[in-house]
Amino acid sequence: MIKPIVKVSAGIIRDEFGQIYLTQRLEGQDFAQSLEFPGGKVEEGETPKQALIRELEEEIDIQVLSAVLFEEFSFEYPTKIIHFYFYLVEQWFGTPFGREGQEGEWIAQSELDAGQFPPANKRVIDRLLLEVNN
Ligand SMILES: Nc1nc2c([nH]c(=O)n2[C@@H]2O[C@H](COP(=O)(O)OP(=O)(O)OP(=O)(O)O)[C@@H](O)[C@H]2O)c(=O)[nH]1
Ligand SMILES: [Mg+2]
Repeated sequence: MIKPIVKVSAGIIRDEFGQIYLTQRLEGQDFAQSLEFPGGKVEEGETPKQALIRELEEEIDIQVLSAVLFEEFSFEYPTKIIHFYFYLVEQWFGTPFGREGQEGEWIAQSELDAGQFPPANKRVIDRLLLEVNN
């Protein structure tokens, strides 16, 4: 079987207290109820950064003012391969909230737990934990 390759951009939104804004995936989505970094699929004709800016506006109502690529990698799921672009976002305008009905919460970077996220996120969570525990 040839698996489709999907590009996904997501934001690690971190405030001045070292807390990160996470949302909970909705019922009906894959990995429902697990935590995620807000974001979504890169559309035709968009750059990954444009997709990030659009998704964060649509999903959590913020305007990204700066985004720095933190990790880019491919992860193979049973039915698809996702090529991820995770951006660190430390400057934005507005107050994030789950605009599509998702729960959202601020969590200290040191309290992140890879077990609460889809498996692809482990690499990013491990790096974020290493950053604060050293
Ligand atoms: N946003 C986001 N997606 C993730 C993360 N980790 C991870 O495996 N994914 C996967 O990336 C894929 C795309 O994300 P998505 O469902 O948010 O896409 P989207 O916002 O465009 O939604 P839509 O397809 O309902 O329009 C999903 O299969 C999701 O499970 C993450 O941290 N954030
Ligand atoms: Mg999404």
